[in-house]
Amino acid sequence: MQETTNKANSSPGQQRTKAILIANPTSGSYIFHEHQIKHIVSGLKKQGWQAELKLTQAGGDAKRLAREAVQQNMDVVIAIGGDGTIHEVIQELAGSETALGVLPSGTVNVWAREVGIPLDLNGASNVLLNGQTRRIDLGKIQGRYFLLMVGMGVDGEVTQAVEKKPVKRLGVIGYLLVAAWWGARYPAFRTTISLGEREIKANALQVIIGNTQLYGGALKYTWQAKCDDGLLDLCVVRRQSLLRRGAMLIDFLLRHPKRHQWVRYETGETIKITTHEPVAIQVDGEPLGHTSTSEAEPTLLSVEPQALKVIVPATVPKDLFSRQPL
Ligand SMILES: Nc1ncnc2c1ncn2[C@@H]1O[C@H](COP(=O)(O)OP(=O)(O)OP(=O)(O)O)[C@@H](O)[C@H]1O
Repeated sequence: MQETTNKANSSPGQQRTKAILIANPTSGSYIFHEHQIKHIVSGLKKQGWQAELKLTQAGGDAKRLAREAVQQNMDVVIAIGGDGTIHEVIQELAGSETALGVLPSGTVNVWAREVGIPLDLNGASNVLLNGQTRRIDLGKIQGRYFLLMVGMGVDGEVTQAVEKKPVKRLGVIGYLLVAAWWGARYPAFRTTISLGEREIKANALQVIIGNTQLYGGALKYTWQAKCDDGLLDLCVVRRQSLLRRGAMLIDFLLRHPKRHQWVRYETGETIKITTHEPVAIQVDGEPLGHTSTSEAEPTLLSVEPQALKVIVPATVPKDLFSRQPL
């Protein structure tokens, strides 16, 4: 049963839904779907929406356009692109009444896969019209919001290695090649992590802090995360030999219960991290510098409960949400 309808489907006499669609024309599959997207915009208008399509011309444009949309009290900003475009948009939607809608046209589309937004654009536009609106938490690191996760270690290196390199044009295959290279040769790093009173010292291959569960479209490192529980989930992947790294990867790919043996898993509202050497960070799949080596000024992660309104399918994965719809 549909739990909450969007304004466009409300009874006659109610206000029209005001939406801006922000499209990244360089994202994964956009060029193949340009015509279809224009058709969807017309369809939304026929359903009574006030909808305008805007294209980005460079990185950073989606953030600027989202800021303007919030200033204009838009009901919805629809991100047409991948998780990178969503990441830009949420920086401005955070704390506002403007909801995030998604027409996925990125390479991996982790958020869409996570909540069950269909990867075909007609199915996704149906979610905009007939889905439900929820409020979810956002994570924050160094002044940047994140919707999905932050990774430090192997994935941080992979993200930074791929960024602006020709291998990025290979899409998922490019990432997998670089990930295999880094995953096999990456040395562990020493880290100290504080969650309130608890302190963890570890030799880690990777530290993942998740607001949600899905990672890279296939794995789940923070498999107990709920996106509206006011907590971040922490998964510290311990150092392993090359052979055991392979076994660990298989456990994670199969989502086997014994994957727990490879990691330390915790939750917390704030997480402070220092490493002995600077370690590369990625946030929602985008590169973000390196960790702090200073105990006086650790890398700080926090959660902003209920910071973002999102339009998701009428039925969502139960284990991802802990609250009722709006
Ligand atoms: N017009 C543009 N030209 C160049 N880069 C852009 C443009 N618009 C957005 N970007 C940047 O492109 C990057 C990737 O975009 P996006 O995430 O939408 O696609 P993707 O990488 O194919 O998908 P995914 O993140 O799901 O793998 C983002 O960092 C964004 O800032």
